[in-house]
Amino acid sequence: MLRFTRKYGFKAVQEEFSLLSEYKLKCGLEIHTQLNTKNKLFSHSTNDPFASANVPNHHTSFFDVSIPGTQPKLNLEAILFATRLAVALDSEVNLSSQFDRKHYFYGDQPLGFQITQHYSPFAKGGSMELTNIIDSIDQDRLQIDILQLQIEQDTGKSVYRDAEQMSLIDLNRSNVPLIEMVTLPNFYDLKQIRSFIKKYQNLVRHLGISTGDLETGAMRVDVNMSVNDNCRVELKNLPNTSSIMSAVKFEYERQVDIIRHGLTSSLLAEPETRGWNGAATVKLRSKETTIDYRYMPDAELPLVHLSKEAVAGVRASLPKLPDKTIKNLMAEPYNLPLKDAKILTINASGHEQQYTQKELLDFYLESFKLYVKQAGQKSSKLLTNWTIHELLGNLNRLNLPLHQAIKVLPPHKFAELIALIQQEKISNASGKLLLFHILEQTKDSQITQPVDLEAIIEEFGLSAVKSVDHEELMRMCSEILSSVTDPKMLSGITSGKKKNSLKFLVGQGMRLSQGRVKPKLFEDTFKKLLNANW
Ligand SMILES: Nc1ncnc2c1ncn2[C@@H]1O[C@H](COP(=O)(O)OP(=O)(O)OP(=O)(O)O)[C@@H](O)[C@H]1O
Ligand SMILES: [Mg+2]
Ligand SMILES: [Mg+2]
Repeated sequence: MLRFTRKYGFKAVQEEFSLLSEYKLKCGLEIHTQLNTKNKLFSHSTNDPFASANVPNHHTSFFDVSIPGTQPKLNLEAILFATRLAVALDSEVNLSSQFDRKHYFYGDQPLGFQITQHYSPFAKGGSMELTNIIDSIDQDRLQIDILQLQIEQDTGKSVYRDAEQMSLIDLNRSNVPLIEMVTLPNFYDLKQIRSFIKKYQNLVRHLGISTGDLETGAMRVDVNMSVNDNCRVELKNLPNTSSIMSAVKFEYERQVDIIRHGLTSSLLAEPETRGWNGAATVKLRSKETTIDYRYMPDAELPLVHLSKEAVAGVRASLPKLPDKTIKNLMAEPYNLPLKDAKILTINASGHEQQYTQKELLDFYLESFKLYVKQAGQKSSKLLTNWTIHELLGNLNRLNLPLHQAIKVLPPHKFAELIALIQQEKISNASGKLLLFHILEQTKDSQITQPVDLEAIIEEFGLSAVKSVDHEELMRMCSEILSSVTDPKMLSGITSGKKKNSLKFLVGQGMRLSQGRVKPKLFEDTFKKLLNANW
């Protein structure tokens, strides 16, 4: 076995990987997602496995630590969250699902079994579609079918202290609700896997049922893979997207090598589970042969009965799904490019401090509506650019939450600000100053009233010099020209040999006018004054 692992070091896998047409890859995913319900799945403990990571066994009740005689009590919020996910994936919710015990012995599972759904899972079927346009897969579209969704409890965590030959157990995670989503083996290249994970992650965030983070373990992806329909190997313990991708590449090359050497009957004879050590996949155990889980219905939990009406109610309350929103934003009246539509729709993590995706999208849609009323639809690109670049840029720079900014700059004020820029009542540069000023003030004070834009524009003298206000413009230009000490520069501009020097003069003008005048106006005036006819 070492032969294979030695041969494919981490680097080689990263740099030289390609799928070979005569060795067909087939993959299916099992994704475990922790639900962010208030309480745990079968107890009233707070469901907060991350916040108190430094205080082991804090979020536990007698049931979570498996004191004999304690009994599970189902948390209905977990059922609601699971229903949201099932409906969003077009899965068929099982109107009477059942909990079963999966037996195995491990320190972080003191009950001796995990409560899961084996015989009659929560939902079956459903699908998620990947497309070239939205998800950047190589194919036009690919449907990933879903086998089932099951609800189960998470286990505790073992912490190994090798030096002291000790393993510690933290049961904060014990009994946190999980949904295991199992796909059919529909994937046949790496981009499809990566895109699916991203999309699924975005979906659970969008539905508000999980943080979806791989880094914290809130989402855990197991990859099942086979080559040319040989035995499947399951890859587990893959902490982030890059390990998932590296592990799949490594494992593909390992399996191809086994097939090439004619060793399938000894090395790919039975399903096995492998882990990832950062450089190679390593065998954890062979499947099925060693573990008999002795599944049996949990006698302490009744069947979960749901009415059709309850499921229909959840369906009706579902927010519009991200793909649909992206499509809407790319069509009339918004006409956004894909990149912008994604920024307003996709929950990439990292901006939780500033806004939720819904807050941002709602803000944009409302501002759009009000802006179009004032400035017309033709120039709506300006509003989009200001939302995505200026507004988000400032929120990020100031570490200011959108909901706080909205108090001072609600959609109608933001729309008004952008309309003022569009109508050239203030210059672009003044608009930037103004926006930054408003947001900065918001951060440091208790102001909760919408801003009075006209008053600030007046106070700071930001009104744009109008094109007709010739006199002031001429005065500024003459002042700048008279301060130029190099006459060659001016003659160079006149003759067109030193066109770039004109930019220098315009820059001086922008400084003198504190950005209130559009550069183009300066450009035209200087050219006129210098008799430059190019
Ligand atoms: N030939 C195959 N090649 C690759 N993947 C496969 C193949 N056959 C099945 N799979 C995938 O293997 C996974 C099986 O997951 P499932 O949860 O049903 O069973 P399991 O892995 O045996 O159970 P456990 O939940 O204990 O890991 C699915 O994602 C499925 O798509
Ligand atoms: Mg499974
Ligand atoms: Mg599995």
